[in-house]
Amino acid sequence: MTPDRPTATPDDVVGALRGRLVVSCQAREGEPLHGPAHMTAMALSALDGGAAGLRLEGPADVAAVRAVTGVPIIGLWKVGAAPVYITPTMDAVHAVADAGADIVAVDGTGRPRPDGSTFADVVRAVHGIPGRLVMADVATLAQGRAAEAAGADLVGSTLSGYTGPGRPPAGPDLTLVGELAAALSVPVVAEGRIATAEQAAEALLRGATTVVVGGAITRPASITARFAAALDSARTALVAQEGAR
Ligand SMILES: CC(=O)N[C@H](C=O)[C@@H](O)[C@H](O)[C@H](O)COP(=O)(O)O
Repeated sequence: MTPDRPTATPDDVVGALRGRLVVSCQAREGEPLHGPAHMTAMALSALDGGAAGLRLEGPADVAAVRAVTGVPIIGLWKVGAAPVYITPTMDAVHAVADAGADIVAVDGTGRPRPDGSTFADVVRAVHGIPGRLVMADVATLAQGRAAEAAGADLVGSTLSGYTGPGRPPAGPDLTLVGELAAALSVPVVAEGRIATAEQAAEALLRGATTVVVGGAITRPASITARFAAALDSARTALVAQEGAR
């Protein structure tokens, strides 16, 4: 915990995020921006732009950013190659909490966790630390209901499109966001493939308590790729026009 925010309660944390933007700053190993120094710079840039909270991956990044800001942090740790990879073990849960995350995000799909722990075990452990909350990353409405019943403090649409065969669809699942918001009592987090400011605003209008945007803000390589692909298409169109003359 940073000294400037020693008494943040769960209500403070959710209150600070209500109606506001959370920016997810994540870079995988091997990417140029991987590592706590780059992710801290990215997080501070997001805060300069008006983000109210941050979503960070790995205890090292959580601890580095915790040291420089008191805003709410959603922490997770992607570990292993099993289907459940978002904070998949109790060790990972404790590491993320110990690093200073206010909200520990974990897979909330109900699929088997690699260490045999249950979602209820996670809730018990996190609630044992004063002021800490659990966010369930789910893919469906049924999973959201089950996570709430098992004690999740927040439920996010994070994993929609990522648990079945094939590639995820292009856009965000705002239908699921609306369904979760209508059915659950706990705050709903809209997350996953939100690519425009308009989609972020729409998520709020559909009942999300807060909106997490990642790659559209913090992944320069994929942002660049979209522009480069658009120019590739334009070049192809120009060549076709010239060929038709
Ligand atoms: C599915 C999964 O593992 N999602 C991860 C969860 O932390 C991150 O890779 C995403 O970047 C994050 O959810 C934000 O989403 P987007 O980058 O689409 O705005």
